Amino acid sequence: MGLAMRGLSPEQLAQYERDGFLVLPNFTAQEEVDAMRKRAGEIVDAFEPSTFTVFSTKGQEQHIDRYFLDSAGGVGCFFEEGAFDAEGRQIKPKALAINKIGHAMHDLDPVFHAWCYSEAVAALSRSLGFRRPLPTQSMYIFKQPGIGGEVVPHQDSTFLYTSPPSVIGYWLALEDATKLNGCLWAIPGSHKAGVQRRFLRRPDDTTHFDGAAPTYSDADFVPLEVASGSLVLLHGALVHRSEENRSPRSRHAFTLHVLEGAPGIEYPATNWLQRPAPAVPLYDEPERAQECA
Ligand SMILES: O=C(O)CCC(=O)C(=O)O
Ligand SMILES: [Fe+2]
Repeated sequence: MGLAMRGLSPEQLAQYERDGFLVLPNFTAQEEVDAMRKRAGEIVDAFEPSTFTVFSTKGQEQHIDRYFLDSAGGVGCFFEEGAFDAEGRQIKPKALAINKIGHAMHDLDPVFHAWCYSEAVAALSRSLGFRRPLPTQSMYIFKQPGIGGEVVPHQDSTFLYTSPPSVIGYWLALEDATKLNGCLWAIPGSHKAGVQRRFLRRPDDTTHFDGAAPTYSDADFVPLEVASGSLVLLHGALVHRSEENRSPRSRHAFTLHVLEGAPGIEYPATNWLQRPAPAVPLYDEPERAQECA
């Protein structure tokens, strides 16, 4: 039985608790990685860009982006800003122009569902202490060659808040991620400072941040260079980012965000992501909830 099936060792858990992230090499076999990449290619092929959204975490604009909001319960494709020239003409072929696919492949797509609901992911969730883990959001991130956009420093709990906070990101490298092609960077231990701001959805479906972006020092970030098939666990309060990809090599990754769904954990109506139907838990351990109470 592989490392992933057994869950985390006490040393790995201690490292995760200290740093707020953990790299698990060889979490997923290359055949499964290939199947996910192939499937993403098919989704993009089938995508008819009549309505589209350029995804950027930079903008603070207050507008209703229906395509984005609806992607909470669907499979939507979002363009890279750099795929268009100043006049708005698409200058990259579709397969090299998509920033990401989101946000419900874990529910709707058989290939991504199989990975998200695998025994390996469930075992990992158990050792992280989840009692009723809810796969809530999934994204396929392309980091396209030459134009792959920057992801500015953020905490995932800003976007997927629960009270108390519980989100953990399961970030799977589908290609080798290096400093050259825009790997993740994180500030070790930053998760201990708590959640700094929230991204809120108002009753009229406009969205905004409830505070300014904190400033972080570049020198505090460490690169998380990982090989294809590696999983990176990201604590919801960990400050992380990724740089533009100016290299000729893409950096595909699939990321699943899991929330605690045990009694007493509230998912606010003010989160941008409102699912059309409740998330299906990976497992449900009410008896463990009582033990802990
Ligand atoms: O893949 C990236 O560049 C950023 C991903 C990220 O922020 C996440 O999965 O939470
Ligand atoms: Fe993130």
